Amino acid sequence: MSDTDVIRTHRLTRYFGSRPVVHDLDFAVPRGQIVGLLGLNGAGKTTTIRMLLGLLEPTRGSCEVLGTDSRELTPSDRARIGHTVEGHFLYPWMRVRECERFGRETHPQWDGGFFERSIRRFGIDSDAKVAWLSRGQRAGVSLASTLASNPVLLILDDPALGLDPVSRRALNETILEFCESGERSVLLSSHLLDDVERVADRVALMVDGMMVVNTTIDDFRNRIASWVIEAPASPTTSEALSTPIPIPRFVNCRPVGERWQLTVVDPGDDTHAALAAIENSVIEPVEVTFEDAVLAYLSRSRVYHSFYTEDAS
Ligand SMILES: Nc1ncnc2c1ncn2[C@@H]1O[C@H](COP(=O)(O)OP(=O)(O)OP(=O)(O)O)[C@@H](O)[C@H]1O
Repeated sequence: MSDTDVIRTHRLTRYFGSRPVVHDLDFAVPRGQIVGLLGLNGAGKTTTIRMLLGLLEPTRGSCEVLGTDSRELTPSDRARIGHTVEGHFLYPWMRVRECERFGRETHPQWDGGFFERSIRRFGIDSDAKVAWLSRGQRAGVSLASTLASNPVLLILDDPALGLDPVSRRALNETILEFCESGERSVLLSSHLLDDVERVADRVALMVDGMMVVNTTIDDFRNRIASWVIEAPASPTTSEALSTPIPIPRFVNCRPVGERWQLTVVDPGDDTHAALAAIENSVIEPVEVTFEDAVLAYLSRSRVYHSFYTEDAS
């Protein structure tokens, strides 16, 4: 990890009762980067974000945001962090343009142009009253207000929830414009793999409270490989392929119709030797998309191989 990280966690752990919901998390968000935080429902993303924002105490370990321990963030630190965890409060009786004026009067670094452009992308009429807006439109005004206050770090927890496809595109474009200068950073928790692939530089993937992938999107895509294996159907074949098989850096093997799709990280000579040892089978490499790579990790309850880049672990 480097001095330019805007978020750093050190063995961050949180229990609820006797259950570890976030477990020994070590990860970082480098300055100027957009990091997509992925994981199934209940993986621990919101709990992690709440600890980062100082809204929840870690049971063990620690986290720093903008160089300060999250438990000690001052109001001026908080003014530099935009987040949607508790939503940007909007007065229902205000018109959208009054929200803009209110933001300008209450935030010294307010960027009115950014607010206007974001609202336009979401197709929101600035004469409309907040109370008249749909849930998705309110989310658009809330996001525009959070970003126009000019934070250096943005933490978004599932911001696309309930947005239609046009608003989702507006959200992505707004995030990308926000990061255009290369100085601002975003931690974006999401279930939308396409959107994360489109906007993020890095992917951080949580399974059962643990970080199992933490690298750049390109590195992740390039280092995962898959093969389709056609083997005679028999109880022993399915048992052999569906339980951890002795293939180095094995991630997952799942049935696809009558065949099996096997996924590994960093294939090498040892992988090919292990594949060749599967008897009576036809084995073909298949192209792996970002979505395939993520699903290979998410579709197993147990993770056999964690994936970190050296600098981020
Ligand atoms: N206050 C709490 N008390 C007890 N358990 C909790 C509490 N908050 C969260 N949990 C549990 O911790 C686990 C992780 O929850 P969390 O909200 O962090 O998951 P998530 O990855 O954000 O999920 P989602 O994608 O559904 O938003 C869940 O099993 C949840 O039920």
